[in-house]
Amino acid sequence: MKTNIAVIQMDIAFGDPEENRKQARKKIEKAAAEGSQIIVLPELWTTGYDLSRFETIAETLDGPTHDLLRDLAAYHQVTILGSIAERDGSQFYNTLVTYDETGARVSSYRKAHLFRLMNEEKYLHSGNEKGNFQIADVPFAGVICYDIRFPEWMRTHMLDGSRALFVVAEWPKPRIDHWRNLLVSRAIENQCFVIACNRVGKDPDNTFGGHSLVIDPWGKVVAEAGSHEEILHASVDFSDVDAIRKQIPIFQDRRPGLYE
Ligand SMILES: O=C(O)CCC(=O)C(=O)O
Repeated sequence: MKTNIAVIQMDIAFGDPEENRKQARKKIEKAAAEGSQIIVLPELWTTGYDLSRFETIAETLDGPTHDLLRDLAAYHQVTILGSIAERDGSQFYNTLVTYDETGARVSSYRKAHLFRLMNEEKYLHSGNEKGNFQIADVPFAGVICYDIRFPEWMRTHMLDGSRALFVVAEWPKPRIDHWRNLLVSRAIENQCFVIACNRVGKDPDNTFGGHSLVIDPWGKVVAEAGSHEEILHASVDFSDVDAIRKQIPIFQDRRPGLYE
C-alpha cells in the first residue's frame, strides 16, 4: 500500500512564529487537498535560528503551534511533523513534534546533538530520548539536522524495525553535498526510507540549501527538491523495506559484541 508524502520546503520568517504559522497552514492545507497523508515541515519552522529571542518566541508544547497542528492533522486526517522552539520551565529545546491523523501528538523528540557552529549549545538543552514513534502500527523514527552526522544514533533508532527515518533541517547551502551524501548513506546502511525536509532562504548568518529528499531503502533518490520554496511529493510503500532487509540481512548479521 502506498503512502503519499508531502515535504514542505519553505522559507522561514526570522523570529516571527505568527507569520510562519500563517504560511505553514496554507501549505499544509494545499498538501492535504492534494491527497498527502504524511506532511513534513522543516526544523525550527516557527522561529528559525533566532535563538537569543527564544525567551520571547519559544512556546510550551500546549501553545498555539500545538493547537494549529492538532487541529489541521485531525481535520484533514493527516500526519504532520516538524520541529519547533520548545520552552519547558526555564529551559529551551529544539523539539520535533509529530501529530497523527486523529490530532494526537504521538512524539516529541528533543534534538540530541546541538550544533555549535550555530551556537545552539549556548541557548538550548539537548534531549536524551530517542525519536521513535508509530503511525497506524508502522514504526518510524524522526531526528533533527546535525543528528544525521551520528550514524550510531541513527542505528539506535533503527533497531526496532523502523521503516523510515524522518529528518527535519535548516542545513546551510555550503554543505549541501554533505546533506545529500549523509542522507543517502543513512538510507543504505539502515535499509530504510529517508524523508528529509530542509528549509530555503536566508537568516542573518546563513543561506539554506533546500534539496529536500525522499530516498528509498536501496539508496535511490525517489524525489528531490531544488533550492527554492516547493512542496515535494512522493508516494512510497513502506513494506518495500522488508524485501531489502531479507535480501541483505544486515540486522541479522550485525555483531554488536564487536563494536558496542
Ligand atoms: O551539520 C551540518 O553541517 C549542519 C547542521 C545544522 O545546520 C543544524 O543542526 O542545524
